Amino acid sequence: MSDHSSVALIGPGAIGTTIAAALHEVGRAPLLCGRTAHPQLILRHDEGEVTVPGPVLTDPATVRHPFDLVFVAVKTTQVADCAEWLAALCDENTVVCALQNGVEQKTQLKPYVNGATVIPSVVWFPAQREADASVWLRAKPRLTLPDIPQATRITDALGGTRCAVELSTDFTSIAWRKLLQNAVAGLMVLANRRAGMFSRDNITELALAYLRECLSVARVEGASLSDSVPQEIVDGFHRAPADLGTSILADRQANRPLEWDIRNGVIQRYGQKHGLPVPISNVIVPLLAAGSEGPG
Ligand SMILES: NC(=O)C1=CN([C@@H]2O[C@H](COP(=O)(O)OP(=O)(O)OC[C@H]3O[C@@H](n4cnc5c(N)ncnc54)[C@H](OP(=O)(O)O)[C@@H]3O)[C@@H](O)[C@H]2O)C=CC1
Ligand SMILES: CC(C)(CO)C(=O)C(=O)O
Repeated sequence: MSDHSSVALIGPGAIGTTIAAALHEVGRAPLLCGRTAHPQLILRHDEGEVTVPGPVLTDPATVRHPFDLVFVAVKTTQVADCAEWLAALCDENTVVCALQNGVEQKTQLKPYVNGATVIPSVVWFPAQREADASVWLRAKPRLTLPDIPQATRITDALGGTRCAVELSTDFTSIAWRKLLQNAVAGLMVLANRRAGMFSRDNITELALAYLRECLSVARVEGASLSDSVPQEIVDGFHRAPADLGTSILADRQANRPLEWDIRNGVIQRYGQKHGLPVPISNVIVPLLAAGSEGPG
């Protein structure tokens, strides 16, 4: 990346702080754009901690020019609220890297980015915001990006950082595989439990049945995923620390809106569009939506 490339990050939460810290450690600290002002960001990891000097800016009017690369790490439920940041930071020469779950980031961000190129990513690592606003990084940071020429701006920025980046020529399949993992993690919200709950035999059975439903939707949407994927995902939860949560559970426990639509609703929506039976989604999705917002 040229020394003059400018990098901004919107949403310095669990994932945003991890990426900001990775960039800061190699002298490429991004402009920090947030909702809540913080003097600095703190990332705790297995070997220690990284402090990213602030401030976290909270007024989009302070941005004077578009940036070359903009990481977006707000929840997908918060994209519309970032419209002013995106308008100020993006033009048609900008690359926007969505550090968000789901398979719909391009569609969701496009209306806000002034013709910039939106590149989705698969974010593989768990990170938790702690009560003191520091972030606990619980695995080695790793992203997958589509193998397209514009992704170079992202791989250059993150090259040599603690965040590994892989490129995939079949990004659709990778993104859907991650979506399946996120969809079944939604069961943690309904049980109000962390990964340890998957050690119950009946939860394993429910998870496998739901994952098979998700897999059939993924395949008609163009993902090339084998029959063994549901078992592999459940095995992953069996191996995970019993206290490992998921970002949607953290949101539920903090009484924040949930990303239920992009993680679970999407399976139901696409399944119905293709005329596929989605009986488990038809139970899970209304419950997650009701847990997110509305009366009661
Ligand atoms: N956490 C994880 O382990 C993983 C998360 N993901 C995905 O990554 C994405 C980000 O998740 P995560 O990091 O957990 O989310 P967080 O809630 O931890 O962080 C979101 C950040 O965005 C900020 N924000 C909210 N609204 C605005 C706004 N209008 N303008 C600027 N900043 C704003 C929040 O500020 P405030 O401090 O005020 O809330 C917060 O700093 C999600 O799509 C999630 O599904 C993917 C893989 C793993
Ligand atoms: C932890 C992880 C990687 C898998 O569920 C995730 O995507 C999340 O918490 O949102």
